[in-house]
Amino acid sequence: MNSITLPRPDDWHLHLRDGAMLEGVAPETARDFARAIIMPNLVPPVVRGDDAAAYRERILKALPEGSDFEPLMTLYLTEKTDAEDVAKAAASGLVKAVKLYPAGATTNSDSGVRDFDKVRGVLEKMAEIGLPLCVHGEVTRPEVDIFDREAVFIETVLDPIRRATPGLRVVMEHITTKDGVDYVSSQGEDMGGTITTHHLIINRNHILVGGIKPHYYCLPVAKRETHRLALVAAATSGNPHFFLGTDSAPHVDAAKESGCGCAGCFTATNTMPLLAHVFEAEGALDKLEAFASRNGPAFYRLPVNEATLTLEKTDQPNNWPAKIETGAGPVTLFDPGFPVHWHVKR
Ligand SMILES: NC(=O)N[C@@H](CC(=O)O)C(=O)O
Ligand SMILES: [Zn+2]
Ligand SMILES: [Zn+2]
Repeated sequence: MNSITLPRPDDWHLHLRDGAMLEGVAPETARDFARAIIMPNLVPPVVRGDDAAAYRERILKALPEGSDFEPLMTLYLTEKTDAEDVAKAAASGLVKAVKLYPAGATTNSDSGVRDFDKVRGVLEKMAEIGLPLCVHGEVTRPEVDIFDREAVFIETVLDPIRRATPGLRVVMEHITTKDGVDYVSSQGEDMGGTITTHHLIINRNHILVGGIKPHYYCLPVAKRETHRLALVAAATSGNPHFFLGTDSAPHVDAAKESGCGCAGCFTATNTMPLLAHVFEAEGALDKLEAFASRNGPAFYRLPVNEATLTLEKTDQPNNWPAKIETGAGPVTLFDPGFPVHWHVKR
């Protein structure tokens, strides 16, 4: 098969940032995707409904003329989040999920949750109204090895939260382990899992062997190959629990290529051809539609996009730019390390 047409895909986990970076990266996502769940980890974070409404306006302004890209807004859960404010923002249609960051887990997560008892009221309200909770699934206790943080989170935080809050709809985001795949797929339809583009392609050797590669460093950090294979199997299975969340997370090169480099891979520009490559290699091109276009809307109870996107395979590989230039500075594009012959038809 040299061509495949899908309902226009959505990205269920995306960082667009703000200001000059937002202006630089928003068009990269809007080119291929119809909608995206927009992460709220700005500085300061998007906490209240009013913050989300203002951020949404800034995103719309950053889009190319005529774009119909739709940002789906989220709120950053803090220990002070007001359940009524969340309910109001959800009822108006503005907010589609609330995001839980364990304090200190990742980029700009200092306002995240330390004491889960303090957010119980908000979680109960969310269960009542059916508003999904998106979780960055890593514990942050210093004694837990960074490669074990996801598995420990499932056992000590995620599963207890779900048991304590029946009916809460949860997305475990950017899963990176077989433990994550097994947990999500063993649960009912109130549990979803997003998988990124880069975790389908790299394992931890790519980050560390032959010299440290800052542009492959993200959180949760890529794990060993057995885990990557479990993610590929889950993504290409068609299983409705799993859908695309690129976690495209731009940082300027100066912030990544540093003595203390930021976490995040930038994949907004080349995700769809990369996915076509990965799915074709598994003999599962026919499952790309479920992963990128259908399972996410089904979980979020939104319609599948009516517009379509066509991918074509040609002899000529892509020659993506190494970097995109933004007003904030250059941002290096994720490099899969192999030629990719799939292209989005324009
Ligand atoms: N994924 C990352 O490595 N980084 C994200 C934060 C996140 O999603 O955890 C970012 O905001 O830079
Ligand atoms: Zn995260
Ligand atoms: Zn993220």
